[in-house]
Amino acid sequence: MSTAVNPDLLQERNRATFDPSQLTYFLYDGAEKTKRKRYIQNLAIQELSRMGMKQYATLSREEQYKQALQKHAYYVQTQQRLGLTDPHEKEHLFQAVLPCEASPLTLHKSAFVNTFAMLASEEQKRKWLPLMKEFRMVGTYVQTEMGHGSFLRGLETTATYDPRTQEFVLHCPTISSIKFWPGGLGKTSNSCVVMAQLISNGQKLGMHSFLVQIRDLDTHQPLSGVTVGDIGNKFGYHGNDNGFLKLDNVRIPRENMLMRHSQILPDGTYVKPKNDRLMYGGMTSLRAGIVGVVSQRISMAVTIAVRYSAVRRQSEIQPGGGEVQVLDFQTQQFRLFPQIAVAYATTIASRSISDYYQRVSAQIEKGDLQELPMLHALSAGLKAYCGWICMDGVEVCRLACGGHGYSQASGLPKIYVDTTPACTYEGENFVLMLQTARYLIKCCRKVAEGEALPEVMNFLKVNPGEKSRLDAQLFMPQLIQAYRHRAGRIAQEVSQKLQAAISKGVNAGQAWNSNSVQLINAGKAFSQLYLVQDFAQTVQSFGGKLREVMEALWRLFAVSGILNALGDFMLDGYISSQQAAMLQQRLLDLLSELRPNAVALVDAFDFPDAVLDSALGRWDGQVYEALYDYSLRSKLNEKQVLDAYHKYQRPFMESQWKQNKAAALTSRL
Ligand SMILES: CCCCCCCCCCCCCCCCCCCCCC(=O)SCCNC(=O)CCNC(=O)[C@H](O)C(C)(C)COP(=O)(O)OP(=O)(O)OC[C@H]1O[C@@H](n2cnc3c(N)ncnc32)[C@H](O)[C@@H]1OP(=O)(O)O
Ligand SMILES: Cc1cc2nc3c(=O)[nH]c(=O)nc-3n(C[C@H](O)[C@H](O)[C@H](O)COP(=O)(O)OP(=O)(O)OC[C@H]3O[C@@H](n4cnc5c(N)ncnc54)[C@H](O)[C@@H]3O)c2cc1C
Repeated sequence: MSTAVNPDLLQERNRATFDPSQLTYFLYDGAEKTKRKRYIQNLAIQELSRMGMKQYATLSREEQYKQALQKHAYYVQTQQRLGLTDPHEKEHLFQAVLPCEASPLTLHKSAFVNTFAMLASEEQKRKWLPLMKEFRMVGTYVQTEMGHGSFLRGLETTATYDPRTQEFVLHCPTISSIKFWPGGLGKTSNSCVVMAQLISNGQKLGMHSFLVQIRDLDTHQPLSGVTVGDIGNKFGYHGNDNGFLKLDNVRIPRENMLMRHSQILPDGTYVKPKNDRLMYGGMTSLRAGIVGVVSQRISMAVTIAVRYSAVRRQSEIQPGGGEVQVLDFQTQQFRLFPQIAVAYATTIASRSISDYYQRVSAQIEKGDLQELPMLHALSAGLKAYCGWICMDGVEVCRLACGGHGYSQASGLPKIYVDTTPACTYEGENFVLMLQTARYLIKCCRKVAEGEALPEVMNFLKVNPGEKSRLDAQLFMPQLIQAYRHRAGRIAQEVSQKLQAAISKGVNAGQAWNSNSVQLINAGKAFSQLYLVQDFAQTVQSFGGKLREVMEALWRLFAVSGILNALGDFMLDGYISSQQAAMLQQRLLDLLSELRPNAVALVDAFDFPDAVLDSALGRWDGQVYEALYDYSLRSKLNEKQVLDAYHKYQRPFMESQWKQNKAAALTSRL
């Protein structure tokens, strides 16, 4: 394959008006840390290549599972070998080892060990954490059942305390109570944190967590009373053995209930937690983490699509003027440039929700639960909103690559199937957005009662009849104010509708359901406002040319967000038709303004080729060579004439000839 860089890509890089390495340093916290990221990733890529790892897209499901295990073991061992302690460095390594490739061991640390550490007492941690950290116990987080995932109070698996033996009896009483979906559960885990309904002294005490061993630690055979296995093929996530688990009166010692927040004493007496929802802490941390996961996915997808669009030449703009780069079509820019903006906006939001999560966790550690509701509302809303826009964005990128986007060689199908479950797992997005809306409605009531709100919720103090002062300059404060006004108006309006229905005697549940479409809209508007504000704040920290480019990108994010939900902004006359028409024109201007920097903006993400794993998104732009090479490696090309030709195709062809001969004979008669 040629080693030269495609001349169109080269030219794109030369015409950029800013230095992309400055943006790279922002993303990876400086030049030194970027250097270190590159060192870690290149080392892993080279070593894995020497170990003979195969391209994910060419493997069967069983092979993907095996390779994922092999790679995950390499990931942990390399972490230890390099002495990595910085979570970002671990992430860089993970990205290079398992780029968008589900691993059966992912949940061991992120859900099993983390949830255990969050919910176990100090004594329990002393006993079990070392076993978990040295992978003697390999585990996952087992909550969802066949019949219930969203509505946790509906879980049917029971943990009944038996004071005579000081044990819990874990039992799945019905088919719908069989645990279903947990990652790594089917074949890999020997232990798990199980969520079950606690019963003691005949009293139902709600969902609690239990450490349950399911397989023998040496033979790996399931223990007595345990039926466990893989749930079968899925839309994607093939390298992960998402599993089922049926517990049939399995007994575990009393000390296996995770007792940090609530306890069962030996005689069966229940000690309540300070707040029931502390039990949900593991989910909150993953939701915050998922914002980072999906932002990475869209960043990868848009890197592939933009680079490919710079290399791909097809059709003319001027008749006879020669074929142009497809990136020069306004429609291509209209599809892709907002995705670059989404990539940066969600990356920035992922950092701030992660920081906020760390801050509130530290407060919770000290017993201060004041910010827990806000953390829940924000992490749920951002997980859902960023999940949606990143999933949609990845598909836009795939479609923008035409036919080749449909090939696994593009890397885009792999990214898509790895992004879309983020809208379902860790809380179905609509269900989570309704949780955010619940918090908004509570805050609206506080406004009505003249109570103080957290600073970030002050947008709920809406000024009815306010008109936007937006003009063609697209000043930051006016754009932000548009989002504040829209989020506040929608939340206040739906809050009033709820109040009105309730005062007419409609019960609260019915009133909620009848307004839930608008409640979702309120949650989305709030989450979008958060992204717009957060992105704006970051952009203001840049200087020089970089600031100019990032401000244009931010404006594109803000303007396309308004145009995509124009009804929301115009319904109460806040934005006029003239302003809407102005925004439509300014969006097109912004596309032209960003055009020279499109490739530099995606290059700044600094993804190595092996991470993108894409014939279309290669740094050197040699896409046709890579596509051809990929096709030559198709398993169907291993033999010139396949057995299936002799077995099915040829007999079928011959049967058709015979039929035609017979038909010709009868027509002659
Ligand atoms: C970066 C950060 C730090 C890093 C840390 C390190 C992490 C590493 C990160 C790395 C990333 C790697 C990613 C790998 C990929 C992932 C792989 C896939 C994993 C997939 C795993 C799964 O898929 S695992 C199953 C998830 N399954 C759900 O997600 C069920 C949804 N369903 C519910 O979650 C409840 O069912 C639902 C609806 C709330 C109602 O719950 P419910 O009925 O009890 O509650 P109600 O609605 O009645 O509400 C009653 C009051 O509870 C309040 N509240 C509710 N939740 C709360 C909460 N969490 N915190 C506080 N407060 C809460 C609420 O706000 C109300 O408050 P109030 O009364 O004051 O208004
Ligand atoms: C890839 C993958 C990995 C997973 N990993 C794990 C894991 O490791 N551990 C684990 O325990 N689970 C896991 N899950 C399960 C996952 O957490 C649940 O599937 C998820 O929480 C959604 O729940 P559900 O399947 O019950 O959806 P449902 O609630 O049945 O959703 C169906 C529809 O009903 C709607 N709906 C439900 N309730 C409401 C409501 N109150 N208001 C409005 N609409 C509603 C939803 O919006 C959705 O449109 C995983 C799932 C996937 C796909």
